[in-house]
Amino acid sequence: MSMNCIFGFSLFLLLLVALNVYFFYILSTEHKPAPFKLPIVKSDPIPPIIREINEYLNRLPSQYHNKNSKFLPSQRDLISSFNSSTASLDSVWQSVENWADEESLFPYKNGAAGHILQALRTSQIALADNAPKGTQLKLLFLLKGKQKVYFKPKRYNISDVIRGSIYAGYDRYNSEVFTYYLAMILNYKWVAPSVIRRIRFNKEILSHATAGLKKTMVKNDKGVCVYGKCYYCKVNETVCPDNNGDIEGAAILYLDKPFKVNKSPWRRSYNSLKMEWENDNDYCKKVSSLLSTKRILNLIDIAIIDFLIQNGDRHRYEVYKNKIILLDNGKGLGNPMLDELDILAPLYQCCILSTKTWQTLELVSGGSLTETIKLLASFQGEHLTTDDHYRAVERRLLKVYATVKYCIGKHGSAKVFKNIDGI
Ligand SMILES: Nc1ncnc2c1ncn2[C@@H]1O[C@H](COP(=O)(O)OP(=O)(O)OP(=O)(O)O)[C@@H](O)[C@H]1O
Ligand SMILES: [Mn+2]
Repeated sequence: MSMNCIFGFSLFLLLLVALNVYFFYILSTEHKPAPFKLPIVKSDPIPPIIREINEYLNRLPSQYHNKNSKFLPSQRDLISSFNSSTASLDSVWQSVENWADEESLFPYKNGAAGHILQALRTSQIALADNAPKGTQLKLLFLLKGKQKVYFKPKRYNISDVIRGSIYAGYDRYNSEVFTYYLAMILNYKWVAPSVIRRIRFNKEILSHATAGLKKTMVKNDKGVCVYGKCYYCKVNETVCPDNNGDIEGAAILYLDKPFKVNKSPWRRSYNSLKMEWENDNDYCKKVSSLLSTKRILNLIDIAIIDFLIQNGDRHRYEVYKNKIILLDNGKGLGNPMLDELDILAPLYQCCILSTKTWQTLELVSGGSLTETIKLLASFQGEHLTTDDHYRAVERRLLKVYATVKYCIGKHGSAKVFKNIDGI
């Protein structure tokens, strides 16, 4: 082979290698798939504060999972308040009317709580009228003896699960009653007594109905039904008697005294816009510049009760004798699978708690709440809710403990616990 041939062949080989390199380069660049862009999923990340509270929940000491024997004396007192024999109706309503006390909204000691519930449940209805205040259908009864009562009728079966927003659906009558017992057990005595009552529709309501109430009744295939008078009341959203001709609901003692109504600083927007408290974890500073520590501690006590029942609809609060009174507790017990932690925002944003409240919370651990609510309700023959809801309340109680532990971890007990008289 001549030198020319060898040179030519080498050139050819070189060209071949160069072409190969070029093709490999092309393959590895031009045909490389474009980087995969993740779709933008609109979901709220778990806020760090909630993640931290969950860590405390996982490390909660065993005492919070177990019963506390120190609760027994309080449980005994509750039993003697609620397990009482019949009293004369006149004396019950008189004690209610004359009640002027700085310790509780209504009498409860020595059987008084049981007497009031029984009177609420059994007193004859003298007059039935619409109660037009508010968004939900409810009636106002005047009982024999002149006692006024709110009646929130049953809209769901107790096993129905309410989905959607935290404030979705109609009021739950059993939530009103459940909250009364819960608050009393948690030593929150500024609550209106409430009991489940079955009423014969024709005999007890229709025959004592005002002309105004009769105007909000319609006859349909289920007989005479009520649609009532309220902001959301609609002719086609009626409450009808059941197959026995009864209507069931919560009979709630009416507080016929002047009280003040305030907007809650932690109220929701009821639309897709976020409220200031939802965006600003320093929001409590702002509230502290407007409200006293005592009022904030009071709002925190209410938030704990609301969290346990999952009432996310406390848009306003009523104040009587400088204390928040628990009225309108019908938006609890909606979904036992849900623990909307932001109902506890007043607690985890302010990180303060009344010492008394903490001491009571520590007493009711490990199932005592469930046990005591069931027991007290049994004195009126009530079956208030499903075991799923009871389990949910106990689970949420653990989250309340964890939130307090989170606050202690962040600020120390001395800053968290407050001793202020009169709450
Ligand atoms: N037990 C009670 N005694 C006296 N007033 C009460 C009682 N419960 C509620 N109220 C008052 O009656 C009004 C309506 O009651 P409630 O809040 O239970 O109704 P609602 O239909 O749930 O209203 P909203 O939809 O605004 O929450 C409120 O202004 C409240 O202050
Ligand atoms: Mn309401």
